[in-house]
Amino acid sequence: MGKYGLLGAHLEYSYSPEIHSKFGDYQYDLIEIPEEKLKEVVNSPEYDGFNVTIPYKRSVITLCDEVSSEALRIGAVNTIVKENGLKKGYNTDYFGFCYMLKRNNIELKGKKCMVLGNGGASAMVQTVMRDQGASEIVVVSRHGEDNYDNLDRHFDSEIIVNATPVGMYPNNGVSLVNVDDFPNLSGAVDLIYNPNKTKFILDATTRGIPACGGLSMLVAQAEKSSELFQHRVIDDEEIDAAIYDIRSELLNVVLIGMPGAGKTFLGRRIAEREHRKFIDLDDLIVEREGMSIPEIFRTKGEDYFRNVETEVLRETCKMSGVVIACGGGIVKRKQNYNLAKQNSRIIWVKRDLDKLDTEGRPISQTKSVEEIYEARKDLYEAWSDYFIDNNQDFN
Ligand SMILES: Nc1ncnc2c1ncn2[C@@H]1O[C@H](COP(=O)(O)OP(=O)(O)OP(=O)(O)O)[C@@H](O)[C@H]1O
Ligand SMILES: O=C(O)C1=C[C@@H](O)[C@@H](O)[C@H](O)C1
Ligand SMILES: [Mg+2]
Repeated sequence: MGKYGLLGAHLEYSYSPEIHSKFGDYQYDLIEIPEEKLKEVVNSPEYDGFNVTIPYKRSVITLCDEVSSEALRIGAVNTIVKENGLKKGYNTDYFGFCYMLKRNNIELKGKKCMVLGNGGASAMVQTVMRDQGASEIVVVSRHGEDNYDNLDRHFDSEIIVNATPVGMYPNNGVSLVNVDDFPNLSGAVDLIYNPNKTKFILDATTRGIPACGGLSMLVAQAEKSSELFQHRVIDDEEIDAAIYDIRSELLNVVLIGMPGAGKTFLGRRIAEREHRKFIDLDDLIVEREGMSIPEIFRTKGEDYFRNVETEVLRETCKMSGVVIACGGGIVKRKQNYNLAKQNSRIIWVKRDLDKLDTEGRPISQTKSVEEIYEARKDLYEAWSDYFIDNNQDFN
């Protein structure tokens, strides 16, 4: 069994206990401690090993009896295993990053690679870039020789890795680079896993460039640590299953579809069944504006309503693991797509047009449901990852 834990200064947002529970039946604690306590805890016989995170990855090196070659080259340890009285240090972020590249078919060999940021995560990324034979490595940082004011010197970069927190929750929706400036870009990688897709990753995806966010790296580094803890080999299928499970737990479920199709109705049921929080965008709008939806349409017009809807969507979709029922017209604004997509699986609720409830729905009062459906069906199709047939009547 064994007893393990994560050492760090602020751990309230760590997913590590949950991820490790997928790989083995051992205790995994969050050990939030100040620097002065580090040595005492690392040496305590209570624990058989650790993960280490910010800000201790560098300082624990001196507490290890042996340090692996990748951890030495990076200058950081994120895993410690106690064996025969010796503390052995490794850097499994290195393996997690390699796994993420492989899983997304992103090759660095012979490529001009750019890494954004020059902190600890950047050091790991640079080591992998060197080891995998990048032809050139450019490190961009705010105060470095290569910085955000002279990015044009490297518009020929083929791979970009974001190793900064820019774009991370709660500051979603910003990116340090404009992917359109990089005509040779063949891979975009973000170490950020919340949101699941940062603006950088969404922009690259829109351009058809292979792109991936950091969740697979987070899970794969945990898997490699778990192998070291348990002395067992975990195969790729098990890692992929864990990535899928963790992603499913973290992603929101966003319901779209025709007015009156049952988004609110089904959303509540899904949330109840999966023990998730349920949020109805229309309810939030009513609360924010202090009047009903038909009243907003009547007194302020549709444009005003759509602006409020986009703002409410922007805030709501930053959340993780919740069920969100949208209004039927959410697909009318193109910009809403990336807001919804950054952290969600989008589900189209389908119900036969003759069964749709039109009461209290301003758009359905002015146009026939057939007309509305014709105008929107391609959008519902394009936005959604899945659909649910909601033609079975529940009481
Ligand atoms: N499968 C179902 N069985 C029985 N009643 C249903 C079913 N689906 C929806 N309804 C009923 O149809 C009505 C419309 O559903 P709901 O309010 O969930 O639609 P909506 O998609 O959220 O609409 P809007 O776009 O206006 O937000 C509600 O009265 C709901 O109870
Ligand atoms: O936030 C977390 O739980 C972690 C983040 C990374 O530093 C990892 O290296 C560490 O193992 C766990
Ligand atoms: Mg609704």
